[in-house]
Amino acid sequence: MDGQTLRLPDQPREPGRPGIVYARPYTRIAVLGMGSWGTALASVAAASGREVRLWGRREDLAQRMRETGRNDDYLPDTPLPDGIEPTSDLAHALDGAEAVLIVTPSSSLREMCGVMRPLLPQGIPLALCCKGIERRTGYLLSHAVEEELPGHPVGALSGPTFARETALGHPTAATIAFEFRYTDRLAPDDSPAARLSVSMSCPSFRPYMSDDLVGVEVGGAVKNVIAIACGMMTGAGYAENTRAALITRGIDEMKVLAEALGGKRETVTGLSGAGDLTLTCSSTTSRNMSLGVQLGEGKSRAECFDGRDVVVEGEISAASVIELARRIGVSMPICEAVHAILYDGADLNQTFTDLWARPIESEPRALEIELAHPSAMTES
Ligand SMILES: NC(=O)C1=CN([C@@H]2O[C@H](COP(=O)(O)OP(=O)(O)OC[C@H]3O[C@@H](n4cnc5c(N)ncnc54)[C@H](OP(=O)(O)O)[C@@H]3O)[C@@H](O)[C@H]2O)C=CC1
Ligand SMILES: O=C(CO)COP(=O)(O)O
Repeated sequence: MDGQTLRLPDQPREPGRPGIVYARPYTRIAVLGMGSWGTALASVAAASGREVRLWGRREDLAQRMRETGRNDDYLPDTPLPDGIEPTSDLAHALDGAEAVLIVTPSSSLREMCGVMRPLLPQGIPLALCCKGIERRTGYLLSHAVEEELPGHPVGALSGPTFARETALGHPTAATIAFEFRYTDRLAPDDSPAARLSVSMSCPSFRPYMSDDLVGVEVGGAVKNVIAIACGMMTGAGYAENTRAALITRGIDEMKVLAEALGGKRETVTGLSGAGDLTLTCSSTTSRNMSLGVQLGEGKSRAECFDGRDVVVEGEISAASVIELARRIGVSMPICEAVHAILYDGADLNQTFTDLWARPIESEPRALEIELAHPSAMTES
């Protein structure tokens, strides 16, 4: 058992006290995506004792990684631990894998599913490590994968986890979520959430289990949009009060969307929601925050990141979240503001002025009344 233990609530040793049961770690894990987060997660899995095959689409990078023991393109200052085999051969990466981490950008998810389909061993769990909501359908990413790859338990690994810090071994925690339907016919210690949690558990990486996949996915998608908002306001010269307000009201937007989709409000207060939001909205290490800062400073999208094509999931999520929220009748004013600036060419300062001048609401959103903002009264 590798001495790894899990506390699971449904095997009480004494009333009110959770029992400790053992979960079997997976022997071999495939990590798909040789970018910064895929490489960091492969390092965690290897440090946790797994045999890891790390797949990327470029053989030249895979070969350099095998030769140098580093991913020079994405994480040049973090040596790979033993136990990782970089490969560009997807069939080889998936051969013998007991679990798969999908760490390519959300926009390429269906394409990835298509190439994986003929190669996947039956029924093995798939954990999504990308963050977003699908643009065309408004689906949670797990729903898109379930549609493409039926018969596989689909979950997510998400939390406040900058790739470089994780790979450098800074203490990091994340949530691993699979829906209860994947666990209710199994002994608790055989559930994918339990097995993946022990499989990814090492001194610097601490997973927490969840059965609220919806709540976890909503948190991961929405936090990137709120981070763009925080960046925009920071870049435009607003101060810390404003950022704290956006973070807190951003949590509220996550809560209502999660609940409307069948998730739990309390999940949003956890690592994958408030935790990731706090991290992403606090530092320009975040690409989403950084994009917002640059736009707030007046740069065009093309000038941001010096014209490099950088993965900024919140840019797509700003559209997909708002399309979904409008369709199901959920109000998400901060996400609406980001959407208006990114997609409708709205003026940034005016949009944020308008955000602050909306009718006055209650906190939390329990009361069904709004007060007209004084600025609206003087206008009329
Ligand atoms: N970086 C981080 O700190 C964290 C990132 N994430 C999430 O992880 C996901 C991946 O981001 P991240 O690793 O940071 O991004 P990176 O830009 O670091 O890497 C992206 C990787 O995806 C590959 N890729 C891009 N398009 C395709 C495609 N169509 N088919 C196959 N592979 C493709 C790239 O390959 P190539 O090099 O050949 O272009 C590259 O290996 C995102 O959803 C992000 O939100 C989550 C938590 C932390
Ligand atoms: O999701 C992340 C940290 O948890 C990474 O954030 P960015 O994609 O904004 O860099």
